[in-house]
Amino acid sequence: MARRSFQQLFSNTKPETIDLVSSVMHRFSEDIASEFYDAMLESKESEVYLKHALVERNLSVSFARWAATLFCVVTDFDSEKLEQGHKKIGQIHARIGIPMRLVDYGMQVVKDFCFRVFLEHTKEQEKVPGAIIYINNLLDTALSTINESYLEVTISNERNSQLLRLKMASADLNVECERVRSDLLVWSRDILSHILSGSKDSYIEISNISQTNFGLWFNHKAVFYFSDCDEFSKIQNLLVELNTICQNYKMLTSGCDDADFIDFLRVFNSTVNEISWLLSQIIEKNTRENQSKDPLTNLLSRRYLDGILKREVEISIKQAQKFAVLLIDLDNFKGINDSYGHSAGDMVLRDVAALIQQCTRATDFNIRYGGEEILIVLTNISELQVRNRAEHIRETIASHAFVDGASRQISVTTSIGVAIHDGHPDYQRTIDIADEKLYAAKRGGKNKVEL
Ligand SMILES: Nc1nc2c(ncn2[C@@H]2O[C@H](COP(=O)(O)OP(=O)(O)OP(=O)(O)O)[C@@H](O)[C@H]2O)c(=O)[nH]1
Repeated sequence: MARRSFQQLFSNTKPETIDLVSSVMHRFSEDIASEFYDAMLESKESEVYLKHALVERNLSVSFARWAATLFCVVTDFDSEKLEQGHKKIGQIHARIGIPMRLVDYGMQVVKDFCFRVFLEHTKEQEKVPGAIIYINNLLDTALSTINESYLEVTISNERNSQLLRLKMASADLNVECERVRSDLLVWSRDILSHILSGSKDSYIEISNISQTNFGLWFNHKAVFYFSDCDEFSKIQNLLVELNTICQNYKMLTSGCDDADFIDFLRVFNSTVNEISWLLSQIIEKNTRENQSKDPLTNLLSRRYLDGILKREVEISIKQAQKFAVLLIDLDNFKGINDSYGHSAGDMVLRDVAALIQQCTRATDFNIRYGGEEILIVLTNISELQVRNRAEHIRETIASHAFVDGASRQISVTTSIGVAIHDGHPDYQRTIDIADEKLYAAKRGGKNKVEL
């Protein structure tokens, strides 16, 4: 069933009920915030999200603002804004990783408090039932809007982290495929040497491909990984053929002449080679489909940013290590595209990315953030080191000789906005600060670092 929207709630509620609730509740927004935090801070589970002084200060102000906005509905109230505001809250909760049950509990506290306050302060007793139902529905709509967007973000992040896990597994999978491919080739060599040595008994033992490492792997494991790709069913058919070829040869062995042997050799070899080639196609496909890198710059793709920064925030809170975000934007890049062409622009982006890789440590993350924007996460770093590193990157790029296909020199500079994580559980704050600094660097004349 679809969630009730604020718009539906307001149009299905008598205006006088909305007015009555607003007139009573608007005075209590700060009390609602205190009641909420008092209850939440008592809970051990919420401590980790709320103990930071910055969060406490910011949150109680914005919580009171939230309550005031929710209850102060005016006639031309913009319910769409309310809808968007609650979705944003859900997104922030998902980014911070606040468990949904904690939010549900918090809303229950708010609800109980609001009912009590309303009953104590209203004089219009006959309107109480309608008003209580409205308060209940209003808070339920707020909660379901928050939870819906929370789930949207969480599911999409989960999908990406599953992808990342798959990708990690995919590297192992390729190694595994290569291993069984070489098992197949070793097996085919053994078959031929047995035939040539005339040892019939052992030929019977080893000639069944389905009992080899390769055959067992294919039937038990490959079916899970690749059964949806064309190559899989082709290999399946070829394995049946290969078995028949080996069986036929076995029957022939007593009266086998050279022509039969050569014929067998030809078909046997080409079938084994075909299987081996199909397997390499599968490996290539698997590698291509699971690329975690941006194809142009070879930097990490942006979809991993959430997972990386969540982990960094966790480390920073638990181990008191600071991390920094550098937002790097190429200056006047449109001009470079216009003057030297798009492929020269691509080349510049690629070279800038390569220079950045050289200027950062193996423990840092270099991510293609947007078209001509690169985001770097510098892990475990002090303020002085961050400034030096950012300056080093800026200078390295500014002094590099970029040359296009027609040997024309291209002057390239970058502006860099830097933010050091301040302990806030929502990493988006750090990105937003880096973004503000980046714009300050642009406004300040470009080719600059702002921290
Ligand atoms: N060649 C190339 N160009 C890109 C790519 N991604 C984005 N761009 C271009 O980057 C340009 C960015 O232009 P603007 O946002 O105006 O910024 P700018 O010219 O760098 O100006 P400032 O940021 O103010 O210094 C646009 O023209 C985009 O088309 C890419 O992958 N390759």
